[in-house]
Amino acid sequence: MTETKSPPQPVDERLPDIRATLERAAGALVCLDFDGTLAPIVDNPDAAAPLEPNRTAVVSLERAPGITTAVVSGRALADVRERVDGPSVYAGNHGLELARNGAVAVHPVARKRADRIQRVCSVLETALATVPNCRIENKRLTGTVHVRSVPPAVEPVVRRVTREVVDRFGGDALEISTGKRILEIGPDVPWGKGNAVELIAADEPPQTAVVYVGDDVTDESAFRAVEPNGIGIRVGDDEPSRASCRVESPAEVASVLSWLCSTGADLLGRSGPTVEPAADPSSTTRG
Ligand SMILES: O=P(O)(O)OC[C@H]1O[C@H](O[C@H]2O[C@H](CO)[C@@H](O)[C@H](O)[C@H]2O)[C@H](O)[C@@H](O)[C@@H]1O
Repeated sequence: MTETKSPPQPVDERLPDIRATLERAAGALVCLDFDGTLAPIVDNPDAAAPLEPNRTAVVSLERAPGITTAVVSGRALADVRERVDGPSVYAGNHGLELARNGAVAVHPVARKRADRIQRVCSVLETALATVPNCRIENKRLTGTVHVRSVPPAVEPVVRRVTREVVDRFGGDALEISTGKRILEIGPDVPWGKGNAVELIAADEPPQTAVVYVGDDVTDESAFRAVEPNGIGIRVGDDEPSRASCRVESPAEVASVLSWLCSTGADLLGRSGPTVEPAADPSSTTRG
């Protein structure tokens, strides 16, 4: 299927549409990616932390009447839960694990293939041990090879070795995808952040406006899930995206969250529920 993407517009230019969407909505679900969205990108993934204004905005948003918040991350669920407080819903491992309503659901195929991920991560840790600054992040259901700080001359070797190890121990069961200066190793299943966002949204009342904010390739499936009825906001430049809006940086994400918390919350439901006009049985259309 051909992907229809176009350059997202600065969020300020889309404010009239965003206001109209919220006015028509009974409530809002605000889904947030973590790295590159709430937290700036840093060399060491262990050191990533949300900007303070984002940290406080997430807590305030969850408390705002009519608004539910969710964090939808490529990190392991337990990891991202420790890094950001407040939301009532968390998705980890790009949606393969989902914590909501007091329970954690894990994609059944991902659960079955977790042993292979352990094996691949452990073999890669040994095979790439001598590569400076090459980190292997074992996230149980997926694994990440970080090349951000690897010397450029060695990076092709890291990519080749990763491919060979995944082919050998993963076969057709695992696949490699990309992200920001990472190789993501996961189960070869048609499941992503967009599927998780659809599940989370299904728990919300009808006519809830869904907002998704993210910065990376795996966020595109979530933008596709929310647009055009909801609001997709890409963090970064104006590279073509499924999101219709964009902000430049995690610092600008804080402004959007704070606007949603105040003005956005006030706008919810202003124009009342949308009712489809009943069909007029006396009218006929001739083609
Ligand atoms: O979906 P996300 O929450 O954005 O997670 C995507 C990946 O984010 C992390 O890696 C990225 O951020 C690191 C820290 O800033 C950076 O060093 C790395 O280059 C980025 O790709 C995380 O470590 C991965 O597990 C996530 O899959």
